[in-house]
Amino acid sequence: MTDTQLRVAVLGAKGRIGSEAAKAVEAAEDMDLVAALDRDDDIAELTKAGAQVAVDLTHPDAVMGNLEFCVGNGIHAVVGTTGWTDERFAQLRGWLDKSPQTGVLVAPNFSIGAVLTMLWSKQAARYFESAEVIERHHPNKADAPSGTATRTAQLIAEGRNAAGLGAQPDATSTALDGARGAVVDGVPVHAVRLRGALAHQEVFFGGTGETLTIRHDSLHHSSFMQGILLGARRVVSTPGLTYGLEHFLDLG
Ligand SMILES: NC(=O)C1=CN([C@@H]2O[C@H](COP(=O)(O)OP(=O)(O)OC[C@H]3O[C@@H](n4cnc5c(N)ncnc54)[C@H](O)[C@@H]3O)[C@@H](O)[C@H]2O)C=CC1
Ligand SMILES: O=C(O)C1=N[C@H](C(=O)O)C[C@H](O)C1
Repeated sequence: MTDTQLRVAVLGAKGRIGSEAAKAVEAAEDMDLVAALDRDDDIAELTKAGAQVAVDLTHPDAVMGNLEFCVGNGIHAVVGTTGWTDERFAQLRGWLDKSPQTGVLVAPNFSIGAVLTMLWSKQAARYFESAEVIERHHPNKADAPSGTATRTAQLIAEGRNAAGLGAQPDATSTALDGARGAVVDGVPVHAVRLRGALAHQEVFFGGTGETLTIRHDSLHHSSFMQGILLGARRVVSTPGLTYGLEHFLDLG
């Protein structure tokens, strides 16, 4: 251990992703895992341990309380936990305004393939009349649709709006509740929960005489680890809110 080591804590350290993240931080040569906390632990341990960065991989019900503590104590945060709304972002920005040196990265997905899927979906969206998202996850997931699918749909809507596209063609006049999915900014999003699945997404585009499918599969939790470590390294020198790992990637 040297003075230059980044002092990182993991919240949700007994969870599916948090437990892997704690191991990845421990294994990183430039980091020390100074706290690994879960539901029943006292978050004040973060300050006692001198954490510079907290990685939050907990639950939508827990993340805001954790962030209020972190930002209030000048601890940078890397957030993978889902459940983000405009109201939550406004609350977080308010806390950051009072602690302007603190950085928070909120990343809907830490895997490079998912980040590219989101960016390419925004690009493709402007050229196709129709766009729908289908995500597939393990059945223990708390939220639906996934944070990644929600963000993908928002980015598709941004692409469509920039291109002046209107509502999507859809003559459905009779449907069972839910048959056309949840609608996020005008984009239908369908969530499948399946034993054996991990984290998967397909984005379908349709235009005259052609379709385009962008598909991403996370086959193992390791797909998220490089992004989490990169986020921790970069967030300490990036004050304020960063939304999306793409801002920390050199994507040319
Ligand atoms: N952005 C990304 O790339 C990824 C995000 N996620 C998200 O991370 C979150 C966690 O996912 P999983 O690990 O699958 O869930 P999980 O249920 O396996 O783990 C969550 C852990 O957080 C703990 N926890 C709950 N409240 C807490 C609190 N107040 N303080 C500390 N720990 C607390 C739970 O006891 C549990 O051990 C979900 O929102 C999921 O969508 C998961 C994978 C990748
Ligand atoms: O809960 C998960 O597993 C995942 N959650 C994130 C999401 O909701 O998008 C990221 C990834 O899909 C895995």
